[in-house]
Amino acid sequence: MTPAARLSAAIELIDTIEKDRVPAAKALKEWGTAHRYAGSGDRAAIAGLVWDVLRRYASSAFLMDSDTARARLIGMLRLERSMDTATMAAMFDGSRFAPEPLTEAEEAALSHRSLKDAPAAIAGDYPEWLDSHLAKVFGEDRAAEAIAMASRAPLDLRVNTLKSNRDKVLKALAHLHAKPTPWSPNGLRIALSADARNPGIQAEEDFIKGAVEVQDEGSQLAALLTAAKPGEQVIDLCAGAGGKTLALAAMMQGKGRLIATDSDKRQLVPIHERLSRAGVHNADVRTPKGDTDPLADISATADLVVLDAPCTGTGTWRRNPDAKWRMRPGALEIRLKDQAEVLERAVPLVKAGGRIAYITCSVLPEENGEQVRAFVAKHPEFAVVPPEQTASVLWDKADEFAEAAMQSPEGWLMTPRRTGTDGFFVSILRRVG
Ligand SMILES: C[S@@+](CC[C@H](N)C(=O)[O-])C[C@H]1O[C@@H](n2cnc3c(N)ncnc32)[C@H](O)[C@@H]1O
Repeated sequence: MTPAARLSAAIELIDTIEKDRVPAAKALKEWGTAHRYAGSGDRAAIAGLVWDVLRRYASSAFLMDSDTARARLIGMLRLERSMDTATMAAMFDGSRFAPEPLTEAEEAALSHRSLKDAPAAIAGDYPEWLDSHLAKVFGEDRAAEAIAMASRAPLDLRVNTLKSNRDKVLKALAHLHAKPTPWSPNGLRIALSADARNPGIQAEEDFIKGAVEVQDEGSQLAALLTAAKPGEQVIDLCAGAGGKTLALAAMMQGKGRLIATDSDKRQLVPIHERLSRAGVHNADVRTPKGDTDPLADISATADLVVLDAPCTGTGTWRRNPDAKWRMRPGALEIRLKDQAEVLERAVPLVKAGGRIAYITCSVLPEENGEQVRAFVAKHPEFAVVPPEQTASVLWDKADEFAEAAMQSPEGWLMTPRRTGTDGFFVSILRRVG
């Protein structure tokens, strides 16, 4: 397919996603099945175009003063890919399979319109109903924060120190141009190009042997900020597929006891294979059976309970731009209840002097600081550990991290704009009574 034909395919797909209200991933898969002649390069390029339009869904329409699929694609090419009008016109030439030539109105919009007067929700490409929520945490910076939350994310990896070290893996992945991440001592980063093609990390020997895992640097830092130590009893209560569990296991260096569970047994399925690949021998995965509590035998013995709480995932919008447009206020209400519930579940497990690490991958204050404030008001036996103390686990990076991340009395908030990571909130609560 020519680059122009890929543009036509992307316009068709955006139209389908809008009109049939189907998730983008499903529409892309169905398009691939119906167009078997398209090669993998074409598919990746078309997917890249569609995802980038979703990143710039509101601002592209504002720029072009039109909300058609075609206008959004043209607006995205300018805003996200900085394409000049002449380059665009060369592809929009009306030839077979290419989109129709640019109209006068389109050329005028590209020349004269800008996002200068756009409201924050449009400039930052987020649903209008979230404006007051984002204003509460970011104030006048909300458009700038949201633009970074809409931008393409790199692929981050965590070196598994149970099996290797960063220098060795860096050498083994030199052909993928992996670079150390700025904060995590075990992080590696691979920049991804616009064609949405992933570099096939799962086929690398180091991945197969468990020396490296895919994990955003924000998630790595969230695990580090829990300060899990060798010899401790650590419970990962919302373990899911085990992203945090694996990082905690490496921090514990195979010493102590790591218990991983989740209320949804299906979420736990991948954890077994991942733990075995990573060479973790001190983890006990507890799959729930019916209504029986898989942690019934544990009473006030945990040094640390990690709550990687269910949340709206606003911090991961850059990895899933479709999700933010599909998010509804009701989803936030449900998550707030779930979070209060997991916090309650942690209480009887923690020993005196032990701690809860409350983590979300959301930037919304209701899920973060407000949730923690409500918890400590109800449970005076817990106190927030001052964030400046918790950052000391980052050693030589602690001061720089404290400058970059947002600090509140309840904890740390990382954001794509500030720390170059997904958005993550981390609060450490110690049992003081
Ligand atoms: C953010 S995800 C966990 C991601 C995982 N820790 C990782 O790093 O890959 C949140 C998890 O919390 C689980 N969950 C929701 N409510 C829960 C509850 N009341 N108790 C335990 N787990 C719960 C969900 O099933 C989901 O797997």
